[in-house]
Amino acid sequence: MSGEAHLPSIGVDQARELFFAQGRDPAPWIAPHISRSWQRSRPVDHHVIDPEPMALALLSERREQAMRLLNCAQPELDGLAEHAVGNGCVVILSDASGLILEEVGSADFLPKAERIALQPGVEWSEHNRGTNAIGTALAEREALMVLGGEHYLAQNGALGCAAAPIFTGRGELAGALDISGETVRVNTHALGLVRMAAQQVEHRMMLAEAGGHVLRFHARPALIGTAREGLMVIEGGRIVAANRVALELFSRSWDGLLDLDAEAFLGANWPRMEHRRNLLTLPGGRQIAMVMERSNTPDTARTTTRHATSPPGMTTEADDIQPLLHKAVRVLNEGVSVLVNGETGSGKEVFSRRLHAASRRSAGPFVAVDCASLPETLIESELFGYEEGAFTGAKRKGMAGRIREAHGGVLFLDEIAEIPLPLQTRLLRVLEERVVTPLGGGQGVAVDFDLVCATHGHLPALVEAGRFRADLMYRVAGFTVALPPLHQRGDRHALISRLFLEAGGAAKHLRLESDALEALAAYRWPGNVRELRSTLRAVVALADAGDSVTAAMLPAHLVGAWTSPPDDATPHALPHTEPLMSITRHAIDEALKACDHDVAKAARRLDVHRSTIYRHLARQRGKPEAH
Ligand SMILES: Nc1ncnc2c1ncn2[C@@H]1O[C@H](COP(=O)(O)OP(=O)(O)OP(=O)(O)O)[C@@H](O)[C@H]1O
Repeated sequence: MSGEAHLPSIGVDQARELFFAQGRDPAPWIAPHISRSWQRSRPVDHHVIDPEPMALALLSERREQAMRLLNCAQPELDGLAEHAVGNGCVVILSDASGLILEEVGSADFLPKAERIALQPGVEWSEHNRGTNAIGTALAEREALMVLGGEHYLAQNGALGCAAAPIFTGRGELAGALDISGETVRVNTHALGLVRMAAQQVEHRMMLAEAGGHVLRFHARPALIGTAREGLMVIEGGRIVAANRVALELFSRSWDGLLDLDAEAFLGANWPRMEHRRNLLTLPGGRQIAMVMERSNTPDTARTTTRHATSPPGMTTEADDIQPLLHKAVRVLNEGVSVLVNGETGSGKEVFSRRLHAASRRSAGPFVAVDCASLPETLIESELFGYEEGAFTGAKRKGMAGRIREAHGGVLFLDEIAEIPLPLQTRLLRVLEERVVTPLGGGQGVAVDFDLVCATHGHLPALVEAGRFRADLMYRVAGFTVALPPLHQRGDRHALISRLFLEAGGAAKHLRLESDALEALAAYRWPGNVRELRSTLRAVVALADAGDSVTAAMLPAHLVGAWTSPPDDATPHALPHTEPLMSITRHAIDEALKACDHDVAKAARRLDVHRSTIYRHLARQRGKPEAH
């Protein structure tokens, strides 16, 4: 009966006595999953004292490794925190080894030693602590409760815990979510909550990692796009991931489904199912609704961007950005459009992705359109789609358009100021009426999405200059988030330290010395986080494994900034700005030449956003730049 409530009774005390004192098999008296776990826990010394959390540096490394899980679980941790606080419980996220990565709520109900044992940095595997909800849920691969005396260690006898394992789309354990409190406070309701939350996290992780095609299906079409839908990912013609709902519907295990040929499984027509509702035939002949989409998660987003969360006492970027994110989620969830404003490279897209992940639309798609990188002539068809044969060069079948792809999710319009005026009128109409009519006529299609836009410019100034419609500005800027430039962020020391580890510092066992950290924190960073990341990558590449990175190992211009008098930011930035501008222009021209004027290639070569190159070209053509 793993996964079921087992009410503690005097039977548990008797079972403990028989098991520990007489070495008897406890199976007749306690739930099967507890009995199995006690047997597995025999090697654990049951007089073990409570452990201290591991060192923060080590914990940070383990959290880096579990970045995707932390990122995808954050909305659930936030949601469950309310339950935890109201019920005197804590909510815990562990990695696949049972190591606590995050704890929210208060463990005041416990004596000090156990309070410490429930903190991030302590491993609750069965191997370490015997039977406990986190370790046992991971070992049994099932959601379950462990109450009071069912815990292997006597000192955990006051605890009630409910935990659910979190799986990747390939059936590997990613971690566990747990609610712990006094035994009387943890019941089947808590078990239901962690089970549902784990399903949400799995769903988000699968979508975040998916490349190729994503198949979404459910017997009730209304549930497609929610965390209860079945998901399958197809890459290179093979099924590479599936969630547990999919396994149940197809009555298959991961082993029986993964790496199967998609054509053999779905029929030869599967590539043509894209963006249409189809019927999927289950084993046994039942047909259910299905939608197939091309994954819109770019490779970079699949490998980077962590939602910052901090071990107790450690400052991270969450301190500066988190409050902005909280506010933005609240307004977006009310259907108000959010405009993210900030200097180039300050993290507007990263912020918008986090906003989507934390919003009511998290189970739906995040569709990003970079208005600066599309030639003007293509923006219209890209956004609104077109009918079959709408114009010369159009794909024969027509295209739904990015706005329709965002149905049920978030549409992210990056560099919104770059949308040409005539299209601004059309976009405004779609935002007002929530109906898209494709180019070339045809039926209007109703769409439902939340809107997030970004710009590095100042929209009111553009409105005044007649380059942006005032009514569209009011529509897209229902709520404006101003992201601070990197040099003004109060949490930049923690951010730099984290990005240093992510840039390969952790893998090469490098240490960032405090003079280097101070120099990096003092620099003006005109290219913000993007520039910081590429600088750190270069610094890490030049260091030997195990090195201590000092200020002397940083590029000279950074150290110059630090040793100059620590005046106000703007004045000391000025000497760098002018020469840097001409160096930048020259570098872009050279990169374009070397890449045969392929903008995407040149952007990759310079590690800048394509919009930087388009802006540079616009400047060369004499087109005024947005400010
Ligand atoms: N919080 C963060 N953690 C890690 N990397 C980040 C963070 N914020 C930004 N970055 C990185 O910095 C770069 C720029 O981020 P992003 O594209 O979100 O900035 P932007 O403001 O949208 O830039 P642009 O104005 O050029 O469109 C990316 O490589 C991104 O991964």
